[in-house]
Amino acid sequence: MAAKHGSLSINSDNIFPIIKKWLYSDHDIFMRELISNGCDAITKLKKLEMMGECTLPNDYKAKIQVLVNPEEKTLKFIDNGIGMTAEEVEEYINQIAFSGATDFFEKYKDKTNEDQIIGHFGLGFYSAFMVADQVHIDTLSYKEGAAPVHWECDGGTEFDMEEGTRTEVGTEITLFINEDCLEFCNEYKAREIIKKYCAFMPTEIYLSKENTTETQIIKADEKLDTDTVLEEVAKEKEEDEQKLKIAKRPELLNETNPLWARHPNECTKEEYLEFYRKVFQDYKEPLFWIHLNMDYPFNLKGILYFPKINTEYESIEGTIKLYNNQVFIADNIKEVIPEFLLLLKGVIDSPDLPLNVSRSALQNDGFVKKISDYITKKVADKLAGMCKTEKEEYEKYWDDISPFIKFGCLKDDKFCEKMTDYILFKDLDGKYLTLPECLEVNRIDTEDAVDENGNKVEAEVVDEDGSKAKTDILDEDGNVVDENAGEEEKNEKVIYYVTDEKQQSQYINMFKNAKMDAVILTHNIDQPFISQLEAKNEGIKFQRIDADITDTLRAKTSKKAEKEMEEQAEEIAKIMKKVLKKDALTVKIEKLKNKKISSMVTISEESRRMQDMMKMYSMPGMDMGMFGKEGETLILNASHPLVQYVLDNKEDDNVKMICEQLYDLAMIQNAPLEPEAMTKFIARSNDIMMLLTK
Ligand SMILES: Nc1ncnc2c1ncn2[C@@H]1O[C@H](COP(=O)(O)OP(=O)(O)OP(=O)(O)O)[C@@H](O)[C@H]1O
Repeated sequence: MAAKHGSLSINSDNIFPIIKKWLYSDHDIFMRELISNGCDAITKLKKLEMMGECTLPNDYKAKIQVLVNPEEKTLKFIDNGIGMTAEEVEEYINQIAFSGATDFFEKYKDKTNEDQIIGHFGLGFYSAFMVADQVHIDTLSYKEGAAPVHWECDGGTEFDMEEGTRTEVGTEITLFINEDCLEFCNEYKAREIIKKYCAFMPTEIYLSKENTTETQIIKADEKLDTDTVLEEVAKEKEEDEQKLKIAKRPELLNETNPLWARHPNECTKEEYLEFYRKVFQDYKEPLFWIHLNMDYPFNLKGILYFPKINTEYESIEGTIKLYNNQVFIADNIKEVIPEFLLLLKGVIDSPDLPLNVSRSALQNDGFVKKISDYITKKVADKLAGMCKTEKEEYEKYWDDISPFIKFGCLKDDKFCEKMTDYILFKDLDGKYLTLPECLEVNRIDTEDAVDENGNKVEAEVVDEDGSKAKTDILDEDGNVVDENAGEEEKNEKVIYYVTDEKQQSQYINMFKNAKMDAVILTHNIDQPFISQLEAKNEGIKFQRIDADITDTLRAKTSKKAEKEMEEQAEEIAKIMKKVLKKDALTVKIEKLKNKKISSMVTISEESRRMQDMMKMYSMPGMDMGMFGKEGETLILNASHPLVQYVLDNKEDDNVKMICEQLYDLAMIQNAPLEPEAMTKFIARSNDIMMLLTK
């Protein structure tokens, strides 16, 4: 076969149904397309005037009118833009996928740029056929001597064109709505769609019902030139204001200069709040907002609001509306808005977005990722800036914004890196600390420790014979080994935390008495968040306040006493296991500074986290008992007389009761008792009180 070069041809009979049926996902998009065509036509006319290519009448007021006519089943879109000559209709309308925008820029490329023009694919007009059986165009070009054009097409691939009757420069598109889509002729439906897509388009859009007899009453001095006065309203009293009955005014549906398009310095707090209420229908005030405004390396403007989240359980799904040249594209487009920012509410407008032809989705390319990274960076910068310069405000918002920030840190490494120093932790006194401050906080001087009565605790360590305890140990070469050195180093990096202030109050009291601090982490997101912090910051460890007995809570003992305690622990463990019938129970004896505590439990951090995780992923109906209570240790306070009593009177009749009560008391400080245990505990407590009466 001979080599051949040629151009592909498209059969319009086949391609047209594709455009009508499948190009646009939602039928209502035709309104956006036709209104944005009108908008473009007006923008072009204004640009031409600025270039001195045409003059507009002094009273020229750009507008797009949408007229619904349910009786005649029509919908009209009228603009006073650039209009089209017969040649232009031939070129841009009769040829599918030919956009006038490209030609316009080609022609005036030295004098103007592409900004503000919405269309560029040359397909939007045909979306009208998704809802209309027939479409008419009546247009008159701004060009001197241009003749009006009438064009019509019934949705097939043939059209008719002839000289029209339009006398004003601009274009009128009439849609004869098909029987399945009559809802679009309804005024309310039309309003809803226009408000959805066109609420911020740069040209005024008016909606009215064609041939309506509806009227409205206005004050005489509020009459506009465009009003049609039907009659003067008769006054009831001489002093009454003069009023007029006029034909119902078309309703302005959009805001042409949205807040995000203005410079942040020009916007007031009230305007930001008003905008938020209007756009998101949320009457709870947002906490604060970020106004994004950038021209380079891409054009992007927007406002992101941090909503107030009332409860942990409230859905905190936000809405970020994406616009392209003030034309609504879609909500929450994941490619542009980082997932964690979808908790916010806001608007983003970027004329540089790489839209697909239906203008309802994005072409996913590297550029989109850059936009997304930029937004993340701006949010982190704003938060860091607030933390540095408006710390008080930042602290005030912290509880509300912290789940969002922590979620962001979990989802986005760069955000996490930028935010790590600006994460706050609330301590036991309600003070907010940064991570480095938390790490500092527990390096306390034990001299300052107090006992449960607030008295300073003895720093001098004596053994039970009253002699000063010798705590030095020697290594094999006879040198004194500082046995706490390694541990102190480790302790410096432990951050203690509380997950339930009420339930863990006993431990909190012990901490407070020992002048130790802990941070409060009650949100669900805190567990994964601290695990991530630990993974990213080697040497930092988070430990729940009930996970272990720290050295600071222990009274100092001599080596000899320690040895003795070990023996006692063995003994008492035997008694406890027997009485409680719990063979696997781990029992420890500790000499606690707080002499009023007889018993308590600790649950090792690792085991607890593991159990929490298993619970989280457990299937409904799964028996959690199978995970057991691993990591749980019963701590008995050697300084408490009850513990001593058990040791000294193993055979006593009351020992069983004391042991059971000690165990329950320990458990109850950590978590609510199981129903059966609770019943026994109450009965036993009553029995114990009865003993007092004897
Ligand atoms: N109301 C109008 N006034 C003047 N010219 C118009 C009007 N509507 C359409 N046109 C011309 O017809 C061309 C094709 O319109 P169409 O809506 O199909 O595509 P587009 O707006 O260029 O691109 P897109 O598919 O991205 O919307 C436009 O570029 C414009 O030149």
